[in-house]
Amino acid sequence: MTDVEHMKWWGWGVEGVGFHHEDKPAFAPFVLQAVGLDLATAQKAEQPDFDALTLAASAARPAFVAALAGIVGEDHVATDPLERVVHSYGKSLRDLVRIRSNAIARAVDVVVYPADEAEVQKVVDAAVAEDAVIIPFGGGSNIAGSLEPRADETRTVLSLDLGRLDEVLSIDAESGLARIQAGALGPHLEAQLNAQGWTIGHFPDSFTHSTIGGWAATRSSGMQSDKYGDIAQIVRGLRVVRPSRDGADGVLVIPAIPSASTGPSVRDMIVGSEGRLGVITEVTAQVHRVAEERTIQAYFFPNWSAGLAAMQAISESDATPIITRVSDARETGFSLATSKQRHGFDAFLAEKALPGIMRSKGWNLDDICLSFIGFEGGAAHVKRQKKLVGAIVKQHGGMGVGTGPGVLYDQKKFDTPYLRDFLLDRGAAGDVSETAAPWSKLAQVYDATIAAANGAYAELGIKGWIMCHLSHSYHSGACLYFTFAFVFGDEPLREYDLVKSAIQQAFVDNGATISHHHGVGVEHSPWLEQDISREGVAVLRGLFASADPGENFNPGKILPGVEVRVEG
Ligand SMILES: Cc1cc2nc3c(=O)[nH]c(=O)nc-3n(C[C@H](O)[C@H](O)[C@H](O)COP(=O)(O)OP(=O)(O)OC[C@H]3O[C@@H](n4cnc5c(N)ncnc54)[C@H](O)[C@@H]3O)c2cc1C
Repeated sequence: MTDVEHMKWWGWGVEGVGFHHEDKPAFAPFVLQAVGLDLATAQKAEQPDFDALTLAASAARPAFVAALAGIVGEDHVATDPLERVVHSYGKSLRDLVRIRSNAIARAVDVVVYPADEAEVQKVVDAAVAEDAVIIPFGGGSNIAGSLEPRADETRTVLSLDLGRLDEVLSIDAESGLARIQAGALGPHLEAQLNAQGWTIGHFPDSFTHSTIGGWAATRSSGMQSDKYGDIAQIVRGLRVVRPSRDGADGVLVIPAIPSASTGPSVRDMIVGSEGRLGVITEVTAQVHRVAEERTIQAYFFPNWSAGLAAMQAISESDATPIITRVSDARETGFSLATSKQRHGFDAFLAEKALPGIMRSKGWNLDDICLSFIGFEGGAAHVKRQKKLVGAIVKQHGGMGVGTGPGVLYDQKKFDTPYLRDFLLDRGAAGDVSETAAPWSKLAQVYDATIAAANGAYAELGIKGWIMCHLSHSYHSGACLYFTFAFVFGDEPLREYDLVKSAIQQAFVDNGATISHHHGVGVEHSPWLEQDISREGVAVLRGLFASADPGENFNPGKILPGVEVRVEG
């Protein structure tokens, strides 16, 4: 069998790794207060039993499977239940709830692992000749429902896993451009770049289990985007396999030019296309020399509006941090509650000295907001940046607390996703919705979104939680990232839909986008028209219809029309 590894079928990450709270004494009281879940008595669900899943037989014709095996080799074609299930979903809360409750509407029929672009071309051509559906698969980490086949799909559905295309092919050191195969997972490609002194500078929270092809296909953004850019800026060149035509291969090539005036950008059409325009096999990415120094400083602000104003002032200043992030008071409370037990002087500082200083400044400790600002570069550059930012923080009433919390943030940044499985195991939802808006609208978007979520909780008659941070700053605005949680009642997905829909609607009603970096898939498509206008959707519809007249490439994604929400 192929040696491409995947996340566990029922949750995030790898088997045997999970979130634990026993060493975090403030966590259980926090959860009790936030959503009314008592971790001391909550029953932990058993790990779901794969054999109990009901899965329709693969609809792939044996002759088609044999033809695919003829292209990629028998070891690299799979129709077994585990492979089919793993490739049929991403990791949205809806995906995890359904898979844990044996609600698989339509699984893919066959999974194929080509070794190189030539094999991808042959698989695509064979699939189009079969009138099959092709769904490219990267790491399977998306949370927008971008991978699942349409429930009513009658054609054979093929998942094209890019996992064997995982090499950094070459680096143009003069230009800082690296040719990277689309299926390379974050850690693997970063290790290959680091070995030659380079970094991609793109670190989404899902970094460990997502691929560069998936990042490009979903218009991803990483936590260091303030300096290195979103994936849309990082992707310079592309190779995309489409069906062969007129006896020639169907490879769409976008050369890695820094900027070009060649009509509407085809590169930008591919970036964010979620598999609808073809299979990305290679990305030429802008890469950077690994910085001499890296530091993440922590600051506190007396309240959210001071934190927001400071982030805006930093974005307008000469400072060029890699990360600007500030949590609202609730998320600050959450971060403090997930800190490990402190001892000795450390405990004195965190629990007595620091709160004492804040009180002496007249701060209300329930309002304080934690901020992380990161710097990279040569020593003199980092020193100057810290000074510039330090002055802005001070002007906005904030205070620096050194690098200690920043070091912890850096260490645990990829662990947070495991918390969602921990909550699901105990009958509770934990999920996210993120958006972006101009600076002038951010406070309004924030207030309206919190009110919308609380309104949904009131309608459900439950105690729910919502918290937020600002991250990914731009000249004209920033991203707001909301995390919400509540204990499920009798109808988990209906309850989830009510809360999630209220949040998404608040975004568009207040001049914000339906997604800054999670893509559209089927989860966000109901709001696309309200976001990019009816004519914007018409242009997209025309693009997909002409580029893929047979609807072979991941049909149903991005455009409104495929309803996944449970009407309640
Ligand atoms: C806990 C958690 C945290 C997350 N944090 C972030 C974050 O910080 N930033 C962020 O941007 N996203 C984040 N995400 C979302 C997700 O990781 C991204 O959408 C990611 O870019 C998906 O990459 P992937 O390789 O897993 O793609 P997949 O999930 O496998 O696929 C996503 C979509 O892209 C298409 N696709 C994949 N590869 C290709 C290809 N080679 N050619 C054409 N189409 C392709 C698929 O068909 C599908 O439509 C998070 C998700 C989770 C669950």
